[in-house]
Amino acid sequence: MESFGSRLHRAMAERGPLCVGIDPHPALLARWGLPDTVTGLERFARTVVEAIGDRVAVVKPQSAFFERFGASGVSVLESTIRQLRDVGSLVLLDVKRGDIGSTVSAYASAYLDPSSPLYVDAVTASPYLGVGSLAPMFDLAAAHGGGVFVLALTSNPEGASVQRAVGPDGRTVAQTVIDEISQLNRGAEPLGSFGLVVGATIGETGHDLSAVGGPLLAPGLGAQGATAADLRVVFGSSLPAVLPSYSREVLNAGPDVAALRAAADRVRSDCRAVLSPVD
Ligand SMILES: O=c1ccn([C@@H]2O[C@H](COP(=O)(O)O)[C@@H](O)[C@H]2O)c(=O)[nH]1
Repeated sequence: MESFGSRLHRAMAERGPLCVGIDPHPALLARWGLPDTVTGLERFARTVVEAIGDRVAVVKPQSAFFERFGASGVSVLESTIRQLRDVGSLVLLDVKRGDIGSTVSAYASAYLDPSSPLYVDAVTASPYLGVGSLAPMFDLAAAHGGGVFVLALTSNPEGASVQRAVGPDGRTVAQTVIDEISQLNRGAEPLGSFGLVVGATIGETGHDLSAVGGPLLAPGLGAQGATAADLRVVFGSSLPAVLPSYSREVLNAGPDVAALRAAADRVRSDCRAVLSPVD
């Protein structure tokens, strides 16, 4: 079975280095002329799939915007995941789950077991109960060719007070997360299946990302103020592993399908110019 890291590496080579988020904010539904209801949610998600599902390497539905409609919103999430998989994009579900290990096992079954209705290629996870508590997710992902992206240095300004706190061994919390994920990816080629989330907004990180060996998801581009050029400052020599992620910057172009495609093409080409300038 092909690993997630290998599938992601191929998808980025074939479709370019881009992840687009599906974040149906109430304001976006209104901007698209849709009601703030499950019907509006369903039309929004279906339009994004139609516009970019067959041309973007990774699509990242933000679970919160589906969950806010309860069971029927989660049902739309399930069908959106199916549609995305049908058109060949990798699905990264942004759920930022984390808990004690025995509960993490249930989250792993929900998202990383191929028999689950919410089965996706990869999920985001929170390490603040200890990276080791996420082991059931890492194990199930490895068993079924899935991936896990763990929060390290997030794009929001509030994250630094926790993530840059220094532990008794002199390392920051973030560096501890980075080092543990690097261990999990050791020896994986061409790319490990365990990634990190590092915001494009944070400037020079002051952290060592050189041994990660897995993908680096970079949110914060566009609506949160970071530009493709900032990727160079944040990631330096780790640029080849970066997966830039945009949500509102692309979604603001909707609901016109051609305009959504053009917005995705534009941000991908901005990122390409930074990530692989000689192509
Ligand atoms: O550090 C993080 C981790 C996750 N996110 C998520 O990414 C998108 C960003 O949306 P934009 O519209 O492009 O700002 C959103 O779903 C966040 O929950 C993040 O922003 N930063």
